[in-house]
Amino acid sequence: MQDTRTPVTIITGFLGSGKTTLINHILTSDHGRKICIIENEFGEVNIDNALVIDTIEEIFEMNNGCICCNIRGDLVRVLDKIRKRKNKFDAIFIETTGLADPAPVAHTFFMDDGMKESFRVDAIVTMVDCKHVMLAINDDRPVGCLNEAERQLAFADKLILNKVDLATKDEKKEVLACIKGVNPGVEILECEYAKVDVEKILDARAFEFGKTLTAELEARDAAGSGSDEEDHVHDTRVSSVGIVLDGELDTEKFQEWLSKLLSEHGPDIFRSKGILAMHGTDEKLVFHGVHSILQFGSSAEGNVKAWEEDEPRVCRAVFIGKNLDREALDKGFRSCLAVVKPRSKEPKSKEPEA
Ligand SMILES: Nc1nc2c(ncn2[C@@H]2O[C@H](COP(=O)(O)OP(=O)(O)OP(=O)(O)O)[C@@H](O)[C@H]2O)c(=O)[nH]1
Repeated sequence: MQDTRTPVTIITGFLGSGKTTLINHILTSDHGRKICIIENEFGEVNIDNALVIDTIEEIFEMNNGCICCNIRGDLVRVLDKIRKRKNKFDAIFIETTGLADPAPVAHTFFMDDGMKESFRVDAIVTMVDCKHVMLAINDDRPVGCLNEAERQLAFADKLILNKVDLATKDEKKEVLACIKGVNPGVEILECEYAKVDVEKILDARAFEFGKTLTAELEARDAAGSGSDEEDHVHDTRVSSVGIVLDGELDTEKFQEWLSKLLSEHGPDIFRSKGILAMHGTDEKLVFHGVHSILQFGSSAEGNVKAWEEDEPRVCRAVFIGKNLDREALDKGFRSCLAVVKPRSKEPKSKEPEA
C-alpha cells in the first residue's frame, strides 16, 4: 500500500551552525516539491522570519518559546492545521532553535494516532558548524543540564558538516572524531554554506525511532517526571537579550562597538544577529555573529527585503549566550544611534518694528 503520510524533516544544529542557510538552499533548489517550513527561533526578538527567502512555500512561525520544551503544544496545533488542509504538502521542514533537543520534537509525531496517520518523521538532519561546535560540546555545564550540541550530534540520522571553509585541518579532525564517538556510522555530508545535494535530504527515510526513544525515556527517568517541561533541563545561564530601537545607527560607531564586544566576549556570546537601519542609506543591514566571527549582508545583496518607502526605520538585534549583561548590551547598542541634526528651521520673519 502507498504511504500517504507527509514526510517531516527535523533540522537541528547549534546556534549559528547554518540551519536558516540550509532552509534557504532547499527553498531555492529545483526539487519540484511543495514544501512547508515550521520555524522556531530562540531569542527575545525574532530575526529569522525576515531572513528566510520569500517563496510560495508556506512558513509557520513559532516564537513563544522553545519547541523542545514548553511549546510542543503549539507544534501540535500547527501540525493539526496542516493535517486538515485540503492542499497537502509534499514535505515539512521544522527548523528548531539552536538550543533545542531534537528527541522530544521527534516524539511529538508519535503522541497519538492522528499524528501517526498523517505524518512520518523522515530524518533528523543536524547542521554542524565545523569551526565552533567543539566550543559547545566542551562547554562546562552545571550538573544535570543538557548538552544540546552533543544531543544534536547523537540523534542525527544525517549530519551536515558545514563551514568547513572556516576550520583548520586539526579542528575538522577533532570534530570528526567527536561525531564518531557519539554517533558512529552516521552519514556525513560535508559542505560550505549548506550547499548539499538536496535530494540527499528530501525523502531520505533515515529516521531511527529507537535511538531517540531510548534517550528520551532515560531523560524522563532521570527527571522523575512525565511532564514535558521537566523532562530535561537547559543551562539557565544561557539566555537571550533582544533590543529594538527606533531610528538609524551610525555605521562606524556600530561596527566599532560590535567588533570590540565580540572580540572581548566572543566565547560567551554564542550568537548575535540583527537587521538594522543605517544612517545615510536606504538599504537594510544584516549582521550575523557566531562567537567572534562577524558577517554582514544587506538588502542590496538580497539577504533581506529592502525598506519600504514609508516604513519606519527600526533596528532589531538579538544576543544569545552565557551570563549576558543586558544593561551593558542595551547601553552599547543605543550609543551607536546616529545623531541626526534637526533640520534648520526657516528664520522667523521679524515683526516689523513699530
Ligand atoms: N564562512 C561560512 N559561513 C557560513 C556557512 N554557512 C552559514 N554561514 C554563515 O553563518 C551565519 C549563521 O548562519 P545561519 O544559517 O543563520 O545559522 P542558524 O543555524 O540558522 O542560526 P540560529 O538560527 O541563530 O541558530 C550566517 O552569517 C551565514 O551566512 C559556511 O559554510 N561558511
